[in-house]
Amino acid sequence: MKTKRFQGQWPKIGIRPTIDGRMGGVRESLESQTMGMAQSIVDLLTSTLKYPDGTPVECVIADSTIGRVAESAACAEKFRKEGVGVTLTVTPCWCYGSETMDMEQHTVKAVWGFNGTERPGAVYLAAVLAGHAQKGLPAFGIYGHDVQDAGTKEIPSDVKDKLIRFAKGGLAVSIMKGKSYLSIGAVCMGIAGSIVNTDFFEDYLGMRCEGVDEVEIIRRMTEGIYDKEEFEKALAWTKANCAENEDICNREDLKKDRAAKDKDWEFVVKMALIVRDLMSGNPKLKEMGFGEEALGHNAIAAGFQGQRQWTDFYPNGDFAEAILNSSFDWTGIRAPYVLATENDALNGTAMLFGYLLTNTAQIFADVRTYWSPEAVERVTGQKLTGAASEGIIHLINSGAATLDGSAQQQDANGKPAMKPFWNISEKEAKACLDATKWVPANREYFRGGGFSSKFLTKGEMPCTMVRLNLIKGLGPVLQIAEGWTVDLDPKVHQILDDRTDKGWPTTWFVPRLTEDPNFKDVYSVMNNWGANHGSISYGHIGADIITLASMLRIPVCMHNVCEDDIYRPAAWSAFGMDKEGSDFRACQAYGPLYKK
Ligand SMILES: C[C@H](O)[C@@H](O)[C@@H](O)C(=O)CO
Ligand SMILES: [Mn+2]
Repeated sequence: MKTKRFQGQWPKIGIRPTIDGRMGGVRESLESQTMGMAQSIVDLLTSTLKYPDGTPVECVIADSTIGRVAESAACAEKFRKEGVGVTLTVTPCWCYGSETMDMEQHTVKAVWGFNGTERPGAVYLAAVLAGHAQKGLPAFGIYGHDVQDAGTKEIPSDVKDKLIRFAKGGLAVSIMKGKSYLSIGAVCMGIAGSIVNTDFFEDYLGMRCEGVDEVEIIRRMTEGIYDKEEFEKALAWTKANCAENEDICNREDLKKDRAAKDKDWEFVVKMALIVRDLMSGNPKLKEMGFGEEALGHNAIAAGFQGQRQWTDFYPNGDFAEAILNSSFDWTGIRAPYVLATENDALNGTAMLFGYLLTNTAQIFADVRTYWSPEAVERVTGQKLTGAASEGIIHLINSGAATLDGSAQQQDANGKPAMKPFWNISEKEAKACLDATKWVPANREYFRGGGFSSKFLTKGEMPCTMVRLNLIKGLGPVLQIAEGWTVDLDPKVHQILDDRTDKGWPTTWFVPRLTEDPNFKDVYSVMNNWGANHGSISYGHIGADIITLASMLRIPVCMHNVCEDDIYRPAAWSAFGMDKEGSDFRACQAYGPLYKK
């Protein structure tokens, strides 16, 4: 089903070419260089960045250069009409700070002051950033390292990096704004992350929280409120592509027979359709006479409670969660959905951040076990080697993780990867499905049955584990651990995997260690993780997450990103000399982006 998932258009990036307002020589001499810089930014961003549906990002340039306040106002008007969420002010010269700056409260802002010496673009940059700081409208500064010649069209690589990092974060902020987090069910087994905090979503993310009782799924099944033709297609596809594993978890008396398992398959496939329709709506339902259900909840992320009431009685949500979180299903290769297990909305938020920054599927996992080298040797008789030699973290949850997490896709060098859907080949999607087996659920946990996905993530895949926590008296904080998946000796893997929930997908993770006490060893990362879950994104995206967090005024309490890559609004440096302390102080001073 290739239907539009959200209301409205994608937010655009607005380019504001500012200029020295003195007509009669100065302004005229700068017009074409200034507009040229604006155009070069458009060329860079539209050729580099894509929206979640794979279309190139759209930029709009102000109708004229902006020299005086009337032109600022005209630009603001145009941007409002065009749906601009992110603004980039650009200039090679001196301009009048408070007259030309972007004064909209909720746009995400940056200023690139050209590093040339013929005209003082950098002086304007400093002046206008001072204005932004003084007025409480934080802006990112971009000042290239090396002096360029006036008239050059080229954007130096350090400036490119900042433009792209800024634009990615700004687009993520703008895309989530106005969308919903949908809870299907409520609090799961007392997990704090599933006590959904509407103030957080509204004030920090500009999102709204929707909730439906899980019984809505049963109503839609019972009353036939799903696309029957699609269901038949989905079931046939599932039978052909999702191989069932023998029942390895259940005692004899709990094993379901063939007929019961077949019924479970029908049930879980139907669930997947209905959960998706709840999130995004489905025009087919309108044709069937179900106008209300056809609308969906405009949900850019959702969570399914599952345990316990649902799973004690019905087949579990693992299939629906795993398949929706993946980049492919019976409709073909398509954008993944963001669906948190156990309705852990805070992990769902971390998934949403990772997804919007990368357009790739996110692994949802319990941060389950730290295995020290000593403990591994004790239970397996073997030493951990290579990248795993200093210990490993076992990431595993009931089989709800994206199947992309099997790491069967490849980057340009043939290394394991998870990619945006438009770069995934049929062969790669099939390889992910083939690497996954569906194990009849452990009925001591899931009395109602169902199927859990089981795969082993390939090693040597760079990834970033992220978690959002809410701290009373402080607010939201983020944790970020960049690292890699690792391969273990198959015998060692088998012994460790068999000791735990062997019917679930396993990712062996090793963080990059640093001087920081949180990252001095693998144990410390596990020991300092703030909750039971983490969201794992492909690639080393910690710096992008840090930039996004600063835009949302969410401080980062733990990360292993190199200091040179940290990019936050210019005013952050006014809050002290240590980057992490000043992040807390700045976020505190500005408060949430959408505070009421
Ligand atoms: C089946 C169990 O209840 C698991 O789902 C549980 O350990 C968790 O995943 C907790 O986050
Ligand atoms: Mn869990």
